[in-house]
Amino acid sequence: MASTYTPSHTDFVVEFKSGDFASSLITRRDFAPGEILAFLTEGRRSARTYQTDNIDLNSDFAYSNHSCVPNAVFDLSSTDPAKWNVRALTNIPAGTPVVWFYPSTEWEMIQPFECQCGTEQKKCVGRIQGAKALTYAEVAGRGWISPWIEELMMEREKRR
Ligand SMILES: C[S@@+](CC[C@H](N)C(=O)[O-])C[C@H]1O[C@@H](n2cnc3c(N)ncnc32)[C@H](O)[C@@H]1O
Repeated sequence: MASTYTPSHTDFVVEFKSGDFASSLITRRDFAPGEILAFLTEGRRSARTYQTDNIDLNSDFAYSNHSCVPNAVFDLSSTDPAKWNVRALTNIPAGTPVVWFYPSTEWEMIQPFECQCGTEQKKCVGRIQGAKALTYAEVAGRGWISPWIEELMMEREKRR
């Protein structure tokens, strides 16, 4: 696959690794906090349900991994899909994997996994299965929460 690979975005390259889901998306230049990495022109929200709203991507951004200490956010909050973007949350030096906190957009994930983000145990939430399995603080404390996730969390708080 890698031999015929052409990056979808000039500022990023996929680092292909053998093994299931072991690849990652790497920056080719520095990004400052708040800077737009890319607009998600190839992205769309899944038509499944509001609660299991997943992002489907048809670009190298599909290779961006989850981290419990993210350096980017996936912002699909606008009612105008043309404004959906990936933004830097922190400084992201060239040569760094783009990582974001999956539960910030995902309520209940179809394919949960054990997190290997490598951050200290207190910061890593362990099993990544969506915001439904986490507290509000565990999600909001990562620097970005999608409005529909915030709404679902508030509804859950009211029911308690
Ligand atoms: C959208 S893909 C990301 C790209 C993926 N690494 C690949 O090689 O295709 C999401 C999948 O990557 C893996 N993944 C992403 N972040 C991870 C993490 N922090 N720890 C373990 N696996 C992760 C999981 O298997 C997850 O279902």
